[in-house]
Amino acid sequence: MSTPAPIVYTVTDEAPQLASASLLPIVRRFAAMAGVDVVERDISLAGRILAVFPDSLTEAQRQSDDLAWLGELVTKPEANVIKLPNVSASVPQLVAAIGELQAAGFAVPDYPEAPATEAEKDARARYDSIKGSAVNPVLREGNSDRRAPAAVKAYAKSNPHSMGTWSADSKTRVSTMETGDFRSNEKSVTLDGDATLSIVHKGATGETVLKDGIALPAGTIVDATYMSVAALTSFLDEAIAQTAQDGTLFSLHLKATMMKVSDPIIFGHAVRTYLAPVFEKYGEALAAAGANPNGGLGSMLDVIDGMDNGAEIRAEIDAVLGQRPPMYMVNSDKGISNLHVPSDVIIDASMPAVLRAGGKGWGPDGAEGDTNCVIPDSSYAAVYARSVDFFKQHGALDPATAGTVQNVGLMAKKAEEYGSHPTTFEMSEAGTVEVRDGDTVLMSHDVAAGDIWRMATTRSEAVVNWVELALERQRLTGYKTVFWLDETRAHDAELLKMIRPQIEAAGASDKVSVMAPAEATTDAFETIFKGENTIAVTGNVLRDYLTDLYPILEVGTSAKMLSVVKLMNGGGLFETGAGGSAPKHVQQLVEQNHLRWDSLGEFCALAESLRFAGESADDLALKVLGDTADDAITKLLGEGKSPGRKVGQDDNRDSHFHFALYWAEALAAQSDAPELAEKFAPLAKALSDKADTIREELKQGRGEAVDLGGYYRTDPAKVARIMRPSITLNALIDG
Ligand SMILES: NC(=O)C1=CN([C@@H]2O[C@H](COP(=O)(O)OP(=O)(O)OC[C@H]3O[C@@H](n4cnc5c(N)ncnc54)[C@H](OP(=O)(O)O)[C@@H]3O)[C@@H](O)[C@H]2O)C=CC1
Ligand SMILES: O=C(O)CCC(=O)C(=O)O
Ligand SMILES: [Mg+2]
Repeated sequence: MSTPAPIVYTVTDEAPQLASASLLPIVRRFAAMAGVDVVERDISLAGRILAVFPDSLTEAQRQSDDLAWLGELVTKPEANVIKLPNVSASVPQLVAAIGELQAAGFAVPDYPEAPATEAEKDARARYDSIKGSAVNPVLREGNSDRRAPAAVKAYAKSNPHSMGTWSADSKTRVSTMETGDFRSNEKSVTLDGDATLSIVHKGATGETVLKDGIALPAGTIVDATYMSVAALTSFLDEAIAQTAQDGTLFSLHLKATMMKVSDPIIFGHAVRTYLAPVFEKYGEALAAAGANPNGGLGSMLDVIDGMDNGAEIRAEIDAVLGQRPPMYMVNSDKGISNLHVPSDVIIDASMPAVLRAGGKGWGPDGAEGDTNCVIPDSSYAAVYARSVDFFKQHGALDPATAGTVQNVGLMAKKAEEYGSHPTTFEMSEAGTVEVRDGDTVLMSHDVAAGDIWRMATTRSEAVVNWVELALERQRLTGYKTVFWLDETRAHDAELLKMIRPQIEAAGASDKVSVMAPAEATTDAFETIFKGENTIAVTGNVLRDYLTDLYPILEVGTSAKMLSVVKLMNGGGLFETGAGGSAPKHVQQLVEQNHLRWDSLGEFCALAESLRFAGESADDLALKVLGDTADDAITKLLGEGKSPGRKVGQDDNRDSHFHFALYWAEALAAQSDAPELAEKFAPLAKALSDKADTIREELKQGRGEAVDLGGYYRTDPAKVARIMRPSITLNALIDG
């Protein structure tokens, strides 16, 4: 037995940050009693902004760069990190967080939309390192293993959540490009030796190096592709016309957070195309005033309202919207449309929501309607198209009888598209883009001005580890295991060349199969409709998409998922669920002092992290601490002590108390680690004896508005008062 490495618990944003204020003291107490430290590291959006601008802050205001610290830690075998969801900031979110910090007296610079001076360029570069999905890719030094814990699946089967009804004549459909997109233009090569690549644009005015010095090891798969802006706009035009013809809602589904360079540009083209007559008339004035469609209609309207002819432009926008098919709404009460904010509609969450709702979205009039789901790039759109087809034919999934789709996802070393933003470029002029290894041209594309070109890489060590993980999960479960790869796609063909010999050498050729995503989707639904289980072994993007899609259909939310990243250098990263940070939950807490966030993802991650600590340090007490946390989860679900959605019901805080109570009781009752049972018996008894008082104290002030002292940077003292209202419980936990 050795001293266990501390468990690192991340402080993030919004609902999970609030939940942590209540849960973390409990976790820290239980862990300390078993001899392991729990330390916090701040990776909130506000914390990350402060960390990169030490020169703008006073000594006392400066904050350590915890993300950089964590980025180092995850490459070491002792890493044991519990990672909660954080805000992957779109520009409007980033601007709001900056404003809040400035108002609180932190002199961080404004976000420069069009940086001109050296200082602005420097600030913009620092903000770009914070924008979008800037946390997960740094921490994910391993591949992904996500599944619904057995207790969660069992609970969902006996307490099935509501599902919308699908009808065979639903007009909901998926529209995607057939040509000119990333999928169609993709080229792919595998490096046969170590290489240092450069990306060069050759245009009428000569050569421009877009990026050089890209050092990659032998065996790396390198993909290059582009989205033709002409093809994109004509596709969008057709999709709008098709929506009008079908009489459905127009909805656009992108991933502007993870794909933080390409997808805001695509989003901007959708705004431009939807409002084409407005841009024809006022395009130059809008650009001069700094109204950027890539940031969404919402931020454009803010700029327009400050323009001299703002009212006239607004009237034109309203007139054009009146001639367009109705838009799918994020919030019809507040008039927030699909095109308002690029990060409001995120495909991994938004498409499952439509599918769960029987193919319905909300229109501007607040009524439900069928929708045309516009997913410009066709690389993965077929997954959703096949889902729609399947439900039209077979009706909605029944959570009471459905089997499960687990996922093993290729993620390490910023694999595939999700690592491509440093090598994604919007073309300023027509020409040829070449990927070169020295003087040798590996791949080239002819591009037009405005096209979005990108290069993505996949390291062979990540691939080998991913295949090992998939085969291990297959061995452990015996489930049907399918690699979702498309032989006819350039990247997948290279990947298949790499993995087939490994699968064969492992003697597993008859244990796994390969299907293109379209066929694999239908096959997975056929499997789970029969009540059977399957493992989807996917690349990075489908990892992200499927680990929301199936959980949302099977168990109602991805927040309850177990999400383990086995770090390649031996450590463990335990993500909580696959869900996000739920801004609506914060709003409800502020208005009604009810936090409906379910910390089940945190509970599951905690159990795994403790078991991992126990195994790494060969420490039985820690393993028992992890196993009993699982017992507490099972009991919590069985007793129906999860948070309710409405004020007056139990909320997040009540569920934490019950988790602590059941955990302490399970520890006191077990006999594998008698010294631990002895230590926890008094706590279990005290929590149980005082349960009524604690429950009453926890309910104080419910229904009343509360003040968190900020949104992105809350006041810890205020948050603690709100999230820990029971002095009796606090005394037991802190004592
Ligand atoms: N891993 C990460 O760090 C991720 C971060 N994000 C970030 O999260 C933010 C919000 O994204 P959004 O699209 O609203 O998606 P979310 O995943 O935060 O939430 C979608 C909905 O799922 C339900 N939900 C999610 N988690 C829980 C939970 N623990 N308990 C109960 N219900 C839950 C809520 O439904 P209801 O409102 O009906 O209760 C919620 O509104 C964005 O800033 C995004 O960038 C998103 C995905 C992953
Ligand atoms: O990092 C992000 O922005 C989102 C991550 C995500 O959606 C996922 O991993 O499922
Ligand atoms: Mg996701």
